Amino acid sequence: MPDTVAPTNRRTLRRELRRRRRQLDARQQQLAARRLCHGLRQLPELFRARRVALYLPNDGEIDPTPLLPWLARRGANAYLPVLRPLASNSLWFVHYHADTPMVTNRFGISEPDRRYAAHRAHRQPAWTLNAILLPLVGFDDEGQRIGMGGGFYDRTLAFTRRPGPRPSLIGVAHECQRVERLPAEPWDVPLDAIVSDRQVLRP
Ligand SMILES: Nc1nc2c(c(=O)[nH]1)N(C=O)[C@@H](CNc1ccc(C(=O)N[C@@H](CCC(=O)O)C(=O)O)cc1)CN2
Ligand SMILES: Nc1ncnc2c1ncn2[C@@H]1O[C@H](COP(=O)(O)OP(=O)(O)OP(=O)(O)O)[C@@H](O)[C@H]1O
Repeated sequence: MPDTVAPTNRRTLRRELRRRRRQLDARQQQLAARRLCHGLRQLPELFRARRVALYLPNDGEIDPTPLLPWLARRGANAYLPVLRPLASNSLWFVHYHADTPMVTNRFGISEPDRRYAAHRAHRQPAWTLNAILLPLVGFDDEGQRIGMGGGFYDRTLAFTRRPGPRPSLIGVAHECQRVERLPAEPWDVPLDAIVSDRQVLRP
């Protein structure tokens, strides 16, 4: 059973959940990453996907990158989130391959270089992606989620509420980030699945 989190504000909850995942040691992280990727490979959404966005782990996040060789074998392209310039607090998804020039962003996360990302040919509009793996700070059994608090993914993916083509949204996290119940916010974008090192959850 997950620890019960007393009713508290989102900031306190975030701090606690981020602390939990940072406490995992290298061996636990590696095992969790392997289990996560095993779960992800079973998802029909990913099996079919040609264009998949993932992320490079930071702050104890579960590592989705063991999926990269699997995607490459299937001829699928990988994309990474890049902070959009001009403080729009939203994301671009930029092609990630062996030669993508990388820099460290203002949060200390490695991401494709701005100049590379500035070329439209190197980006993929979110609606044309088949699947996006979202890093979660917390989740519950109902499929509610909480992220880093920037609203980057919520803003970027707000269009998925309207009819039209859209990527499958797959939240990923360590099982230790599961809590009893999370408050839903009106802007929270619904996820199609949440995958941890222990389970595949379909809200
Ligand atoms: N690996 C990874 N990449 C990602 C995200 C993510 O959650 N994980 N993002 C998902 O949105 C975007 C970056 N969003 C972030 C939002 C807040 C903080 C953060 O650490 N905030 C600090 C304080 C802010 C500051 O330093 O100015 C903190 O809360 O301690 C980091 C990333 C894009 N790339
Ligand atoms: N579609 C949107 N348009 C405008 N503001 C938004 C939108 N979505 C979220 N926000 C704002 O972003 C802020 C952060 O939202 P929230 O605390 O839900 O972040 P989060 O879900 O943890 O982050 P993320 O989406 O990056 O994982 C909130 O103040 C919210 O008002």
